[in-house]
Amino acid sequence: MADLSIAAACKRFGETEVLRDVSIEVADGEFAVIVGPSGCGKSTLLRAVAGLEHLTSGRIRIGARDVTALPPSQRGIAMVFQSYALYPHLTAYENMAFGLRIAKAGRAEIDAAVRRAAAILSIESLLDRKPAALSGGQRQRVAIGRAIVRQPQLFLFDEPLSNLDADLRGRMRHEFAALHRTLGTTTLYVTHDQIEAMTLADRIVVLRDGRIEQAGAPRDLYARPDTLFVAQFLGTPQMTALPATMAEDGRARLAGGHAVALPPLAAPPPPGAAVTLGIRPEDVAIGATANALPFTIAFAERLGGLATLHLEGPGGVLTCQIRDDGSLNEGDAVPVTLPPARLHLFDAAGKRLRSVDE
Ligand SMILES: Nc1ncnc2c1ncn2[C@@H]1O[C@H](COP(=O)(O)OP(=O)(O)OP(=O)(O)O)[C@@H](O)[C@H]1O
Repeated sequence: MADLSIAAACKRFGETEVLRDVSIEVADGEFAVIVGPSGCGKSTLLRAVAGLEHLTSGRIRIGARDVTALPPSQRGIAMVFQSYALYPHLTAYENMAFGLRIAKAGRAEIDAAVRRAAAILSIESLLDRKPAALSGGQRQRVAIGRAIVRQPQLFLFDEPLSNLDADLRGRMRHEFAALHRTLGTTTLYVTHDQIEAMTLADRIVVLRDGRIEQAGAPRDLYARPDTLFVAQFLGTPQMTALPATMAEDGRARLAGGHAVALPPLAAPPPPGAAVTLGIRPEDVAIGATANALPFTIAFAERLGGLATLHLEGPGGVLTCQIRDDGSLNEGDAVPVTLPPARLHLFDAAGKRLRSVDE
């Protein structure tokens, strides 16, 4: 096993800058997830670490070795692709054994490695089947098995679950977490799915337009997003963003003139400055208080025990999540309080305005 260091990585395709000064350190044994919208450069970054793309500038180190100029086969990595990339004419066993055969490993060594990986992934009974006779989830397991048998220093995963249906995705997520606990191999995992990022990562790197927007532990990014982009990218339902203006008295005014008390800010913007109030669905308080805002239920999504309410009122549409006892219905007026301690404040450029206790 080994740590991974990506230093000042830049990648251009012609005139297009796809990676801009990306630096990431992944500690030995860590599970790092790169997340971001389509086209932000995630796959390019992963492919550069694998050696399938060459960086325009920057360095990549795996363990003690600078691998920037090395071909994929000499980097000590194993990659699992979204498409699985299994050989259709080979059985699951042969697919998993392929890399070791190429590396001229002995028959007994190959057999032990394949059977060990098959046992970890519970696919012992599928080893004689060709990919066409396997389900999507089973193919995915074989692709992961092929990565495991090589005992790499670093696992690279490129959207490995995106071809699976929602139910299987959920189960495979658990399996990834369990696999990482079992093997402890340093992992770089790319996804556009923020739930995968939140549930799997020791550390999340949010990529936007080829730049790192923010990196940190999932909980920290969720609790203290540096930007409105990160705030709205992580978490479902999405954080609500209400446009507002700073008032003379230090509160913020929503459209219609309703005032909202703010947490004490380290550097409050001047009166008249445009700000955005962010609030997570689980932090909205419903019920009459002195400072309650008048909202109306525009749409209720009932999920069983929980309901997601989309409320219309001052400043726009607010999403909140409640335990559903059936008492709130579309068209009902609901007083809403935005607890100051739960508010996230962003300036006009979308940067977080820190409160004094951060
Ligand atoms: N070989 C290439 N030549 C030119 N442009 C490329 C090439 N490969 C990727 N790009 C461009 O680089 C940008 C980043 O692509 P990349 O595949 O890394 O994004 P991504 O974040 O993985 O997106 P997705 O989630 O959709 O897979 C895109 O605008 C893409 O069109």
